[in-house]
Amino acid sequence: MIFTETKIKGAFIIDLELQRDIRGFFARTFCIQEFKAHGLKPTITQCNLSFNYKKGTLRGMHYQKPPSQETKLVRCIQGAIYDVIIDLRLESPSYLSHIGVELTAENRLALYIPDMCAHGFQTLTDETEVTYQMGDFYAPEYASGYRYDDPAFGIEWPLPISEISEKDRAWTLFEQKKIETHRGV
Ligand SMILES: Cc1cn([C@H]2C[C@H](O)[C@@H](COP(=O)(O)OP(=O)(O)O[C@H]3O[C@@H](C)C(=O)[C@@H](O)[C@H]3O)O2)c(=O)[nH]c1=O
Repeated sequence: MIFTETKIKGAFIIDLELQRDIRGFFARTFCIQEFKAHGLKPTITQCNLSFNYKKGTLRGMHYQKPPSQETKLVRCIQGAIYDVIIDLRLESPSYLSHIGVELTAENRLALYIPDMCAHGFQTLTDETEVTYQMGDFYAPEYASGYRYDDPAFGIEWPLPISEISEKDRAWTLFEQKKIETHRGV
């Protein structure tokens, strides 16, 4: 695997190293040793699959508060997504900045997301399938989120929103949460 750190500290784009032959190719998609060698947490507690009917569907921006340690390794296995993370770690040099990465079935890239980063994606094709490995269990009591269009982050999504859950439309704005919690998370 080829690990490239993004401008969000500790978030990596992971490319495959294809071993090609006449049958096709073989590629490693996860390896505890390689993850550790690059400083990534290798824990996997849960693996999820997300299927989306329509192009333009948006899910996010989600994170789990401590003590949850929810790293994610996201990969699109059918269609294409625009995958976005926001750094919510107060002590991080990239605090409150975000990145967007196109993950497609064709480019086979994965995005490793450190814990305390909000995550979301928009589908760029119909019938998009996304798989992700989680570093901690789903814990609704620690689950939280921000709105995809929160002006505090200014994320530019590639398409108009075609589908979004009621929950994701209704997250509290960052500025409001900051007043309520003194740190915005
Ligand atoms: C995330 C999750 C949801 N659920 C349930 C809750 C609900 O009934 C149903 C759908 O949940 P949601 O609407 O939260 O699903 P969704 O909006 O797809 O949530 C996901 O979004 C992306 C962007 C992420 O980063 C993920 O970590 C996760 O938060 O599945 C679980 O049982 N286990 C899980 O791990």
